[in-house]
Amino acid sequence: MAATPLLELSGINKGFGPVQVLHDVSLSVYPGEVTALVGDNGAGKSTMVKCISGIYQIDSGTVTFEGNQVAIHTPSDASTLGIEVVYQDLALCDNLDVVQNMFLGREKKRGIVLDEPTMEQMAGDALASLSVRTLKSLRQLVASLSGGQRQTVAIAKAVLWNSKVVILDEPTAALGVAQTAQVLELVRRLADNGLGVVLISHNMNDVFAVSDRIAALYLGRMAAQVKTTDVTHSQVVELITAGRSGNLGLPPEKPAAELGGDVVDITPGGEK
Ligand SMILES: Nc1ncnc2c1ncn2[C@@H]1O[C@H](COP(=O)(O)OP(=O)(O)OP(=O)(O)O)[C@@H](O)[C@H]1O
Repeated sequence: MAATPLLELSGINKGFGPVQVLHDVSLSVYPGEVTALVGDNGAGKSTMVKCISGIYQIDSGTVTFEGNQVAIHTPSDASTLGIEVVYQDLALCDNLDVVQNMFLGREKKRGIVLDEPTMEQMAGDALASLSVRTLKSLRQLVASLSGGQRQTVAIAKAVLWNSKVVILDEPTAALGVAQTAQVLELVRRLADNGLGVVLISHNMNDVFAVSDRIAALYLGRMAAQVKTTDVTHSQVVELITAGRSGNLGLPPEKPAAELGGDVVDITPGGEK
């Protein structure tokens, strides 16, 4: 596993008027790894993702990408860096086919006409690189795809555009068992291809099936970022519901900031 984070957030604060949503939040996303971002409803996951993707601007804190401090003011800043968010509602167009969706807004042209053969080839290559074999045709309308296939297309789009960090917002929320397994395999392959993957999920089975690290937000504070192999289901549930887990086996006198990379903050109420 890589030691240097691809994306690192440090001391991020974000509020809306009098409402402080994110408090001094830090997060490290490593290439080749899946980092699960967990937290109860309202913990601040979406706000954090919107800060990373340039929809919101942070009030304070630093964002480092590939070792350089960056300022992400707009979604286009984020995509220029190589940060892509795949939202649960997917933003795919039902009336367009797979290729058209994957190139939407970034179509390849030869002169004044669309370069269909090149787009089809590139779309096919992106899907093949993820070992996706479930689509009958690249010219199938997205309306005719299953939920899992739609997720696949949305995720492959991120690969097509050479994203380095892909954030997946609840990619299995609307899927059945078999499709969930397929999408989780795809999530794993994204990381195996060297991308840094952030998986937002409420599903502990998914989190434990696919993640290398777990970052738990509690009431807008990062309660812990731990290696998945170092924690149990119930410890993660405690982090989500109480912001701490007394069973994590770390000395309680050690503040999170002093623990370095894999921090676990088990002081009451999280770091201040
Ligand atoms: N634009 C806004 N103005 C004021 N408060 C906001 C705004 N956006 C989010 N919040 C508040 O910030 C907190 C965190 O919300 P956020 O949507 O980030 O949580 P979440 O962890 O993504 O939750 P969920 O799992 O339900 O999607 C909530 O209390 C929410 O009400």
